[in-house]
Formats: sequence, C-alpha cells, structure tokens
Amino acid sequence: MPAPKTKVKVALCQLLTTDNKDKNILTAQQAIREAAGNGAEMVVLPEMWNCPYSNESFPTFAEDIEGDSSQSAAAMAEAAKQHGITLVAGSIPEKHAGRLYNTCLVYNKQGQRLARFRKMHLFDIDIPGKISFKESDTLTAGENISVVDTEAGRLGLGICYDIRFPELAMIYARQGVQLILYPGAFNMTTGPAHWELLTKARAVDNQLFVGVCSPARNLEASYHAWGHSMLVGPFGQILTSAEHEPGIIYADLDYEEVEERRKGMPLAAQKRYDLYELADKTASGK
Ligand SMILES: NC(=O)CCC(=O)C(=O)O
Repeated sequence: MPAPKTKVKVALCQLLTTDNKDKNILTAQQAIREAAGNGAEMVVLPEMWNCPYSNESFPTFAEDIEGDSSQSAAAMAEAAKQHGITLVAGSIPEKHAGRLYNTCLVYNKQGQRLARFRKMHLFDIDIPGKISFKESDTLTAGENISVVDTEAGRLGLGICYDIRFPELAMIYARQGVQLILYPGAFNMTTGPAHWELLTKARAVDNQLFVGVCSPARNLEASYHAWGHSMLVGPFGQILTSAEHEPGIIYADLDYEEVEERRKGMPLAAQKRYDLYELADKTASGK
C-alpha cells in the first residue's frame, strides 16, 4: 500500500433509507459516484444504509457477506473499485452462523475488503414515553475492535451506540488511529441531547478526528433518525455538518493537526496508567 496521505478529502453520505433494498443500494451507488466525482478520497455511508432501522427488517434484509458475493457487499466492493476510493460502507445487517450482526465493511480502492467490524455495544434502551429499542432482540454483539490502515489514514471503527463507550475510542487513540468513524442512527430524543456532544467528546478526549454518518430522516419509517452527520477535528471543532435531509457533506482533513494538538497538550503522555488501566483484549477482524 502506498504511504497513507496526511491530507484527505472525506465525504459523509446522509442517505434516505427505504424499505426497498434495491433502491437503497442504488441510492448508495449514486451517492458514492457523486462524492468521488467531487474529489472525495474516502466515502462513508450511514448505519443500516440498506435496511430500515427496525428489528422487523434486520432478519429479512440480512446478508451472508462471506466472500463479498452478497448483493450489498458486492455492490460496495464494486463501487470502491470503480471510483478508486476508500469506502467505509456504513453498516448492514449481517447473517452469519445462525446469528445476525450490525456490520460495517471497509474497502480499498481496488475493491478489496480491509475490515469487517460488528457493532460491539447493542442499542438496548428504554426511556419511558420517548424511545424504547432493543437491538438484542435480533442482533448479537461483535467481539472485536477494528483498526484499519487505509490510503486515507489509520481508521478506528464503531457503530452508533458504540460512541457512548469512551474506552473503545481511547484504545483506538492508543493504537495510533487518526480518524474514528461511527456510522450511526441516533433518534429524536437522544439525538438533540447527545449526538454532537458525544462526537466532540470523543474527538477532544482523544485528540483525533471523529466522523458520524447518519441516515437522513424518513418520516414514513418507524424509526426517525436524527441526521446531523458531522466531522469534528481534534480540538473539538465542527468541520462540516448536515441537517436531517439527504445529502453529502465534505471535509478536508489534515492529519498533521493530530500531532500539532497533541504537541500543545500532551494528554497521552500525561495519563496515569500507573493508577488506572485500559486494555484491548480483542483481535481485529476482516
Ligand atoms: N442505532 C443506535 O445505536 C442508536 C443509538 C442512540 O440513539 C443513542 O442514543 O445512543
């Protein structure tokens, strides 16, 4: 692999997901083409971009992605290759050995799969009168973190609810990750309260770039996504952000800023690991 770039143009595609998988794939293909045409070297898709975000839909939309021959995986491998981009293909429901996972696939510009990350922390919440969702009714949690070396930088992956667990992001930072990407679909209760806050917090805690990529809000669906995809820099600054409509947002990242910010405020060196501990007990998966 050529040396990773220090300056990278990233596109986050906030896609409108419907209950028609063919249509969702076409929408993703069109967005990837548009983003690549506008010079993006890395393109990111939302959580569950090929499937409505619902426990009823996950089993029926799920694909066995071994070998990349399933409909969505094949389309993404092909799109990455056709447009010569690094593709962080959001997430889709994955069927494997009798279980379902919420899975993010990453491809290089030759269309080869670099990573498969399965959501580690399942979204099981119940806020009375507001939102109740239990991913664990249908999904199984992943067991591995995922650091991915791409031509567009060293990435760490999480999916949506994973952003609430700072340990994951801290481990990524310790492993030299420059950009953490969380495809995610927050909702209308926790979105306004926490989405931007958590994105900035993970960026500032760890002095790196963080991107969150949501589906657009579909009021015809049972789950209304908050939207507001955004990219935040290592000082907590918003580089680009969307509202809730479908669209593509872009940012030029300069990874040298990570080093610069850490030089000025050397948090990693100031950690008191003599007093506390943080351990990665997993192996990255593909
Ligand atoms: N899809 C998800 O994991 C949603 C997470 C969410 O809304 C939150 O508040 O956390």
